[in-house]
Amino acid sequence: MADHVTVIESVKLDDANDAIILLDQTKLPNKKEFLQLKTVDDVWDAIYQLKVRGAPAIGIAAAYGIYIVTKNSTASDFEAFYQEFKKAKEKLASSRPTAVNLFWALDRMEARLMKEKEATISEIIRALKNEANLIKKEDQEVCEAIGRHALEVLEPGWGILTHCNAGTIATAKYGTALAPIYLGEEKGYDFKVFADETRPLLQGARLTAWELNEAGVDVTLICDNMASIVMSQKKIQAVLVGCDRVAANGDAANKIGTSGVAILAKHYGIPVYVCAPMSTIDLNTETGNDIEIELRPEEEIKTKWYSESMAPEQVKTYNPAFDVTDHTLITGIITEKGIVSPSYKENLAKLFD
Ligand SMILES: CSC[C@H]1O[C@H](OP(=O)(O)O)[C@H](O)[C@@H]1O
Repeated sequence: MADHVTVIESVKLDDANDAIILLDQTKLPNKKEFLQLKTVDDVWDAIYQLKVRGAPAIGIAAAYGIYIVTKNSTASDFEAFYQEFKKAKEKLASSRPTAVNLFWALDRMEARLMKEKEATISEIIRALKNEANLIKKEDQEVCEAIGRHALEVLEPGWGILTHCNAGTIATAKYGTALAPIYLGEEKGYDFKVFADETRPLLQGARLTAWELNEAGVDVTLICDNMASIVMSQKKIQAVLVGCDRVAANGDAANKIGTSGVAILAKHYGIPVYVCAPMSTIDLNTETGNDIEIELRPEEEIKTKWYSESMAPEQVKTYNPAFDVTDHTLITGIITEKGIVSPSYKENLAKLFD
């Protein structure tokens, strides 16, 4: 697949040093800095501060995190090891509430642990490492599959609007919403991508515009309030976004502002595709109303990303990190198993048959 993209591994295991090596996404696009994380607090902080971000990348970081913090356990029996494991899992699970991949990956690690209940502690630790590596490897394959399926509904030369960053560094490989862009590059689709800057943390400006530009993709950075005009001027033929949690009825939680983009797209008759790994579909959450929306610190709105304050210190702010796009606004949910219409709730459940 896409040889046009330099895939930077945003999360990798440094087993020899009992550490995770993490691309610090808060430093992009100006600096490509890597962090070495060794403790559960280090990993928690990296997830909370969005040094690692993007649902799949968060899950991979949590999986490796729980491995590195338990690999040197001196527990003499399973129960003692399990207590250490559970403590680390609870800590990591408290970092961010919306992206289901965090909990999905941690639950997968626990399921593997329980499968190895009768093994020796060293065998259990080896199994946890293998499970974390498998989670990462599977996500690489998922990105490629989503890219292929997405191209089934996109035409060469189309204008594609995307919001936030669902690219290489948010996943283990090509991204989700950006996977078809990279695959399309390789196949000469010549997409024209319009990237919303995505306030307040500017993942679109700092990350999407950066990675697509690096890959030689035709990308135009726009302010969030310009989505309507580019749609009205017929520059956009499809909207492609990632997601952090898709409820059983197809409602999708994604970066704040996505639902507004979907409402605009509906007005202009433009299809909206949510690119969703199966690991981001949560059948245990009935509807979007049941998805916990993370509220983040006010300084992210006022000052965090600017050298000067962007608003009077005393002004109140409200900083929900995500919003929910109603399934009625979504044309299709593109998964590694194919594209489903969210109009029938059973469609998503059938993917898991
Ligand atoms: C491939 S998942 C990308 C998804 O995650 C982002 O949220 P955050 O930057 O807060 O981790 C955003 O919602 C993206 O669509």
